[in-house]
Amino acid sequence: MSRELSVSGLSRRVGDAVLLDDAAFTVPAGQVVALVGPNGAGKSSLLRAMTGVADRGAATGSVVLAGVDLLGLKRRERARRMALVEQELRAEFSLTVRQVVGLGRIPHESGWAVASADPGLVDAAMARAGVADWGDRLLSSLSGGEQQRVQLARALAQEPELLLLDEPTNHLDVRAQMDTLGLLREVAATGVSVVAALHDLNLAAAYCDHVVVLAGGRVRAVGDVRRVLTAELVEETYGVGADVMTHPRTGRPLIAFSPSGATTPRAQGSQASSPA
Ligand SMILES: Nc1ncnc2c1ncn2[C@@H]1O[C@H](COP(=O)(O)OP(=O)(O)OP(=O)(O)O)[C@@H](O)[C@H]1O
Repeated sequence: MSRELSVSGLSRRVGDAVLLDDAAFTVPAGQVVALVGPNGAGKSSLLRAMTGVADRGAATGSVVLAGVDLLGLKRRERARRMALVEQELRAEFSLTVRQVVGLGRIPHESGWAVASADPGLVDAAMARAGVADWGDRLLSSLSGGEQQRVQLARALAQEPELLLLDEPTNHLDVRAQMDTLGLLREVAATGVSVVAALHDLNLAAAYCDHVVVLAGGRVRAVGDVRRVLTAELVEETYGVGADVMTHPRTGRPLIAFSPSGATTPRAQGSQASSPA
């Protein structure tokens, strides 16, 4: 069976506006894949379209993971297999952290018996996301970054095969960003496919092996971060100058930004190949 995540034919339109235009890409399954692109590029639209519930109408396109089209499954079965951690925190402020994490078990429980959610799985998810000490606190009493970690714990409790995250690091300090990406790599190492929208290209380069670049609602490049994240791609996609060097310890791309047109001559070891 193919160990790939293959997305095809995903579009999203609102009125005459095309938010996402026939998005398609194939990446290895069981990895952390970075989804990058400027504000308004369509990253959130793509993640929501991948869940199949982005629009009022029926799901279009396909999201094939290890040979199974997840969009072809019944909604409940699909919910068991994929989780989406969105940017906006939901209105669950009156629940405790443990209750919020327990919500991740809903697709696996009969009816809405959240109270019966397997406490072992909930505790394990809380421990992995580093929120175990906050179980009895109200979600509303936590900071934005802390709430983000709770949402990640909830997604882990769901035990998905495909984990989608919309800017999971945007409220986090640098240590917490690294912890989160490190955790996502650990999750992927257990066979889960992870797709995370990220704004920080250096974070993407450091922790992700593959990257999908979106701009103007279209997929512009896909592939290994070492091949795709070039100075030319950064300049074309974001309109800023960039020098892409090789990190001396990791061998991964290391990007230094500069105002457009101010790119210096390529540093030794920089990458100059074109994106796919
Ligand atoms: N309901 C809507 N109606 C019209 N346009 C919309 C709607 N939702 C989103 N858009 C537009 O679609 C485009 C893509 O939005 P989307 O949120 O997917 O981008 P994004 O890449 O996630 O952006 P960001 O990095 O700012 O979060 C944007 O130009 C946005 O203004």
